[in-house]
Amino acid sequence: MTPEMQGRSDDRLLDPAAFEAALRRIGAERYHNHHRFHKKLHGGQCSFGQVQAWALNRYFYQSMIPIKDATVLTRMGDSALRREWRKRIEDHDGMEDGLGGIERWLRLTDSLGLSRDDVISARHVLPATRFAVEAYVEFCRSRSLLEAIASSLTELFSPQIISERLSGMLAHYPFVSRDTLAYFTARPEQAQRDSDFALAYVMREARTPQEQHAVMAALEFKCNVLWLQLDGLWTAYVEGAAPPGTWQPTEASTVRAA
Ligand SMILES: O=C(O)c1cc(C(=O)O)c2c(n1)C(=O)C(=O)c1cc(C(=O)O)[nH]c1-2
Repeated sequence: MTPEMQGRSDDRLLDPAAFEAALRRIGAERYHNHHRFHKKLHGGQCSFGQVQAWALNRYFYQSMIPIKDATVLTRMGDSALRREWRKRIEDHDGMEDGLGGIERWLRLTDSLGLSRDDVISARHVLPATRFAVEAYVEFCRSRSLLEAIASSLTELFSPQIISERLSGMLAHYPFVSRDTLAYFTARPEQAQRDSDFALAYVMREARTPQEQHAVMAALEFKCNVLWLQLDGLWTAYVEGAAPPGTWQPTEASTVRAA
């Protein structure tokens, strides 16, 4: 039993509507659409270098998602569950070379003048990005399957932010296009399918107040994973305190002339 399951053991079981409302409230209050870095990014106030920094760091998150999902898969004893979950890995890795979400993200970083070697090696990623993403993978490895699935529930809230991001970035930045942001065109439908599945799973499987609280705590944890990555970007590239060894922005003119 995890600390979350023990700590709130005197509470009552929520009925399905109240449980779902509690989960949606967590997203409404804590999802990363509220972060000031996203407001700046979507509102067109980021410099070219700040957009590069966001894309390079976010690649690390993207690249670890299939590893996280493969970790979750190893914990599923049921083949119907695995069949559903493995679609997540297929979406990111693609069914053949050159397809899939990771490749689409690399087309974005290519278009921003970042070298694939710099991006894929992750050697210039911020410590905040690395620690947050690794904590997410570790959470899914070490906590219960219920908590691991619950931690993906942030995707319930992603279709909205993705459409805001797509329209905001297209309206404000001449250096992106529908083509270079193609990752986001495919994503809302996949996120909807995945979060519908995860929500149905936790509604069915959280049968005690302790389990319901563990689900809520997993969603809060994941909101923190996303939030921390944006805190890191803000400190490094808005306040200008990028830690030694991390990526340094290039001038747009240098990149686009190259
Ligand atoms: O653009 C976004 O704001 C956003 C958010 C999230 C999320 O809420 O976790 C994911 C994604 N994108 C995404 O592209 C993605 O593949 C993804 C996988 C997962 C997950 O937890 O398994 N979250 C997200």
